[in-house]
Amino acid sequence: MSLSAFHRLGMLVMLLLSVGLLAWQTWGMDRVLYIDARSGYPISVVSDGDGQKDPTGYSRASYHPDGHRMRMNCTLTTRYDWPYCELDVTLAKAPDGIDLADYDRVEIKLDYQGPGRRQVRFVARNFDPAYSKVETPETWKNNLVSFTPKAGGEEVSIPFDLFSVAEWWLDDHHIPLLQSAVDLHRVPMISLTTAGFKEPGEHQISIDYIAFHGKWISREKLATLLVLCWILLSAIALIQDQARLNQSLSESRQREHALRDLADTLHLEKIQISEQAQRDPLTGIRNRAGVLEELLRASEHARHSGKPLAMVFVDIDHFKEVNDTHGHEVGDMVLKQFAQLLGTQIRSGDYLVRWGGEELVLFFPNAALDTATSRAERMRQSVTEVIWPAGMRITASFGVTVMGMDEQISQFIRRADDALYEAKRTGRNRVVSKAPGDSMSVGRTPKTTDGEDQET
Ligand SMILES: Nc1nc2c(ncn2[C@@H]2O[C@H](COP(=O)(O)OP(=O)(O)OP(=O)(O)O)[C@@H](O)[C@H]2O)c(=O)[nH]1
Repeated sequence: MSLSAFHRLGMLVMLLLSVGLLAWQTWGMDRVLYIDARSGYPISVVSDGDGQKDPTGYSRASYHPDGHRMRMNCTLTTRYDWPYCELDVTLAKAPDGIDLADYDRVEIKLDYQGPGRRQVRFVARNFDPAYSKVETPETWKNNLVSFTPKAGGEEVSIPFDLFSVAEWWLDDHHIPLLQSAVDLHRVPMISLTTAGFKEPGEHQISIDYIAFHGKWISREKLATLLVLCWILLSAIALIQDQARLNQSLSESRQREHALRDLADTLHLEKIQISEQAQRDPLTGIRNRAGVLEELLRASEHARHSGKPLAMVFVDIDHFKEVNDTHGHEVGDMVLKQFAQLLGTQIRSGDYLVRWGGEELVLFFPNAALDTATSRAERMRQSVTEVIWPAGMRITASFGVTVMGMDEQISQFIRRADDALYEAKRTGRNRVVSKAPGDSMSVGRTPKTTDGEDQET
């Protein structure tokens, strides 16, 4: 399953879960704490006469369970300033109590028989270690609500919002303002009391049940939980998206690297191929194609600057004999060594080119005819001084010229070639130079088959 499909499924599940939980919270999820005489909670009664040294004349309360009913009989007198009878239900031992804050209302079904207004007060006593003592229930906060039960014992539903804390209790116990709010988190005991009016006589309160109603999860908690889940889901989706983005970024970077590498390699190969195309594989010096552009540039420069450009045609004498006598391989070695020898004698800016066969050409930019001639002469001399492969002695002929003003490059080349031809014709192993305007030879004289020179 792809990641985005996984996200979509997660979102869908979360959406259904959110709607379902909200609907369930609204119409269900009910939680009830039901209390009656059979619930097993300890029940007791107390009145203003309890604790008096002589209870004569004070109010008296007695408890009479009747099936599931909790019945309190109360003889109320006016001896005590605030006469009361009270029925207490112990929910849990202090200091723990039970948490009623998760409920939102209390439902009480009771029947009140007696004189006067028959008002009752429901009290939820909350333990707070800040000001409560375990053994003194009076120090437990009096969260209370007073109401007049409906005639005929109908149930009364009281939202917790209507609860308040008795002013007299806050005063008596010096509770600071910040701790004075209703608090139902730890309730060890709830009470129903006749307090609040002073109608003497026989009173009877029969309680069918006291039921706390709430939701297993409050709307606020559920909303917070759902928001957190959505945040978590979104964060996971974002993180996974980012990871996927990073991965595709690094993949495209790798691809880009690979392509760049390939492009570099191809570029290198292109350079090598074009280099190879411009170089003579045997001697390693440039071939005609490799020097053409530079030669055109050099001739243009010479034409515009008026500086000389010299050319020297060089040809090994009787090279055919070398091949014939010592073999083609030795001939190759001689050619190679010959190119190296001339190469050591050129300067930067000069060109040495294998023009074809055993014929080499030199270009000397900025060299006048006499300079080029004397350099050619030194080269010719050096050829004769070297011991060549197989202990041979060889010579070479040189034809030198310079480019004339407004001269075609082809004329220039032809004159150098002509000078070489003349060097061959006039005995070989020599340098012949021709200035622009010198007469040209009629043509190359064919060699004799035995390689003898022919003078014309
Ligand atoms: N070994 C070898 N021989 C080559 C190469 N290129 C040309 N040659 C040989 O060079 C020889 C040139 O001979 P020719 O043009 O008759 O001239 P030559 O024998 O040098 O005599 P001259 O130039 O008249 O002094 C031929 O035998 C070609 O085969 C090469 O790359 N290697």
